[in-house]
Amino acid sequence: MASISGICSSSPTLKFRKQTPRLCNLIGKELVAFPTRPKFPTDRSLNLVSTQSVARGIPAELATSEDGAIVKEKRGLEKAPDSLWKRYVDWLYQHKELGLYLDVSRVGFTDEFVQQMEPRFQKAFRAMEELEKGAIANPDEGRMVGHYWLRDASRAPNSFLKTQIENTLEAVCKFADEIISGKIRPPSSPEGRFTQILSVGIGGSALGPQFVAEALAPDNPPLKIRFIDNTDPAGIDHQIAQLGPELASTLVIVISKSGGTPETRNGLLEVQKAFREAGLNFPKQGVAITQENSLLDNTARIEGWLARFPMFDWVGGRTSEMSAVGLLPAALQGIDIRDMLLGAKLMDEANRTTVVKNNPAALLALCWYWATDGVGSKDMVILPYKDSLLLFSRYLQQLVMESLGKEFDLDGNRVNQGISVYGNKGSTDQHAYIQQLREGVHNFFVTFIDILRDRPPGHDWELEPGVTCGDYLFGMLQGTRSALYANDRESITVSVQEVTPRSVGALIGLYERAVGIYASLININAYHQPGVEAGKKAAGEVLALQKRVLAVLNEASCKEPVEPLTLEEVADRCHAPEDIEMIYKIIAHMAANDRAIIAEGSCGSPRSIKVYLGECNVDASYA
Ligand SMILES: O=P(O)(O)OC[C@H]1O[C@](O)(CO)[C@@H](O)[C@@H]1O
Repeated sequence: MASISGICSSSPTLKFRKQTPRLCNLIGKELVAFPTRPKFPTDRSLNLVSTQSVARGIPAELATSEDGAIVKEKRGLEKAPDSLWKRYVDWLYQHKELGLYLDVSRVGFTDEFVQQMEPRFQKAFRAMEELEKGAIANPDEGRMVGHYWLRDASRAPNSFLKTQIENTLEAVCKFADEIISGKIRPPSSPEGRFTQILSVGIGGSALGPQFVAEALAPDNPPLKIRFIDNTDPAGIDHQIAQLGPELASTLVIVISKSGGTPETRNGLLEVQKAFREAGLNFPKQGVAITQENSLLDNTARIEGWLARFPMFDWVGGRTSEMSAVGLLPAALQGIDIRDMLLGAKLMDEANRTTVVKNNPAALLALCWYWATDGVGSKDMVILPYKDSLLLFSRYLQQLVMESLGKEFDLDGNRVNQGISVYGNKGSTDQHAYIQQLREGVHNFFVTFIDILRDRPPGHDWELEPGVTCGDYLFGMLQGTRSALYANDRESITVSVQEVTPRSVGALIGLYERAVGIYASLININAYHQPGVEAGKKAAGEVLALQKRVLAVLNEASCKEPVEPLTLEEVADRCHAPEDIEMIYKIIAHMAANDRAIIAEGSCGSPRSIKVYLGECNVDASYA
């Protein structure tokens, strides 16, 4: 007899029997196959008909409206320098106060297309206005959508919400000041003050804080930040090990809107265990940011954690950076959160104009619609030419894809919408995948984020006559933009003077609004995420199945003599014969993790395996 883990580790060529391809979800049940996308993207009202002229290498698409009139024609992009310069000047958007520019000249939309889209934009603007007034903009969940109020509380639909926003901001600032100044101290740290933050959260409860920390934290912040954003035990161990003795001076901020996300709960339990083992008093170092009366809120209250901050029902996770979720970690790192809020507020004001050309978020949405035919036919590649903005694309990935990636539109039609987002930073990515962007499959459009100032004043020097290091970065951006355009690859460029709290707030505000407007253009609910719920449910079912497997194996292992079971027998006794593959994986996973599973046979031949537990536990309850 040998344990499965033994067999597997000595059998690096573990192979699975070839099976008829079948779509399976985590619990082995058949998934409903996605309807295949029409070969050429079609849009309900525009009826796009692609006539890609492959031979000439020029994308040319015709579209007809429902009455058959051609409304959109996409041909090779304008190349004549004087016409391009005119287009650049005509369409350049500038926000003077923010020092932000938006150049959409390298996206090939036509005047006719803009005209055709005008009614949809006016509808989107009305929808945004209603949303800001407190309409139930998330119909599925019956919720208001109020992240815009967070940076301008006077816009909240009633005085109760206004006060709630203002009080929370005050409380965040006060708490951060008291932590940084050492007024609030960790109980048993030789340092005498908090030095580290360990943020535990996932998705929208991590991505904004991660992006902002990377973008804005000073070189020597008052508190350094680390993140646990997964239920990967090795990843969690790594973060805790990196803290070492500084665990005693670590402020643990647990962030979860729902207060019940499994990954976050697991992260918390692991951190609490580390505190116990180090003889530390967790509640004196724990902070919760969550909805009132959530499981997390109640736990924090009952256990007497150091502080609790509210997460509002009307703020979605992916738009929560300007709530306590983003503000508290940022303030603790010495980032000027009021300036970040101001940047977003100024951007929101600009985005309230109903003239598309003067509305930067609408311009982005217009470009997205043009570039992706309003059906996500091209990916959004985000390329900031600044190291500190590395995580912007990751942040936008959730904001855009969780908001727009929907199966059904608001009228219940199956649309399978979305836009894929990826990217890291330039010019680094130039030496990775830009080759494919320039010459390979044409399935994307680029957004360059251009930061005009290279480094703080007084530090620049010429590394060769007349040329600085930053000039190279500038040259790489401009060169890539030109080279892509020369090959009919469209791009948008967003420029800001510097990476500051204000410009980062403005960028967040810009994309939040662009997503809202675009969602309205394509008639989907941007504020729910039913697909994620399905994944969470399926994961829960796998864990429930694991408990049944353990109960069955335990019963057989408590017999005298022990009764080894085949996988078929385990599946039958679990009343889940259709889940046999998942049962095999559960057993193999437990065996790989020293869970007292013993098996005869070979891992590579699942049918040959007989399995039982190394020890019987007569009192075991796997409920
Ligand atoms: O803040 P919570 O409730 O823990 O949720 C975390 C994330 O999980 C999701 O609900 C689904 O991924 C996101 O929308 C959210 O940001």
